Amino acid sequence: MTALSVRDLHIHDYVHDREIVHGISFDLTPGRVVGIVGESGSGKTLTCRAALGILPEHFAITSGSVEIGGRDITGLSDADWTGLRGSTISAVFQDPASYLNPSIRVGAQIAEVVRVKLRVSRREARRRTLELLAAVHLRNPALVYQQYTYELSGGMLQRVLIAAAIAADPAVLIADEATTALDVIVQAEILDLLADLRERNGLALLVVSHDLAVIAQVCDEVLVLRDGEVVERGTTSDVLHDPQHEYTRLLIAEHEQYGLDKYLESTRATA
Ligand SMILES: Nc1ncnc2c1ncn2[C@@H]1O[C@H](COP(=O)(O)OP(=O)(O)OP(=O)(O)O)[C@@H](O)[C@H]1O
Repeated sequence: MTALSVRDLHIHDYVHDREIVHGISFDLTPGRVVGIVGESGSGKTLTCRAALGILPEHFAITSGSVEIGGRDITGLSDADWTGLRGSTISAVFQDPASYLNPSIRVGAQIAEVVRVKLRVSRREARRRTLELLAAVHLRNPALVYQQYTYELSGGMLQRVLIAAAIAADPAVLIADEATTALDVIVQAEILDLLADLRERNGLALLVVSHDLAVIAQVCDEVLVLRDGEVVERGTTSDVLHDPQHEYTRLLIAEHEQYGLDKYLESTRATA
């Protein structure tokens, strides 16, 4: 069963009257991780937003299709989307602090999501929230539950956001530059966490990054996007070891100095 199917997706910007995404296709299946890599402005975030039904104003899907769990998103009402988001498809973005309320303890914020989405009592929501905080490898869930955003590091905040995103047990999780703001060690820990959730919960994951090292670390398959077009796609191992397109070679060359070699070795070992 395909959890998310994107077919020949075209996205138009009506402000500047230009097409930004020119026909992207990919499928996400349970337990698989697909990556989209490409430089800033290539259309990665708009593709994610289209799949989540949150394109900015004046942007629209002009052709192609998006299906979530076999259901075409064309014509979904706001109420349909409210039902789907969080429960079937969920997302984490960069800058977790901006998605949390600084004046409410983080545990209470997740518990509210749990209570509304799972229709459980406050007591049960609190219990489940503590479980979620443990599931995202926060060492002291009871303490974190009571804390405010300013008391937590960037990596901890991103874990809190991931806990909220998986609270209603979605089939699909989109991680759009979710580790970009974090230092390399914390980034690796968050990527491990995502890989772990995919294993344990059979999540279908879409990982979006401008950073090939991130893609190399977690993705089974990768799409290389340039100016709204997929220039290359394949298994991560094939694309990284035997890039066919000049642009992919350029991306790899740019990353070599940042230690991509280490990840290339690990994908070679598991290939
Ligand atoms: N809300 C918006 N309003 C106006 N233009 C936008 C908006 N969002 C995206 N764009 C434009 O659409 C194009 C693609 O943007 P998108 O955010 O999808 O790229 P990206 O590959 O995710 O890059 P980045 O990593 O910088 O976010 C860019 O030219 C961008 O300027």
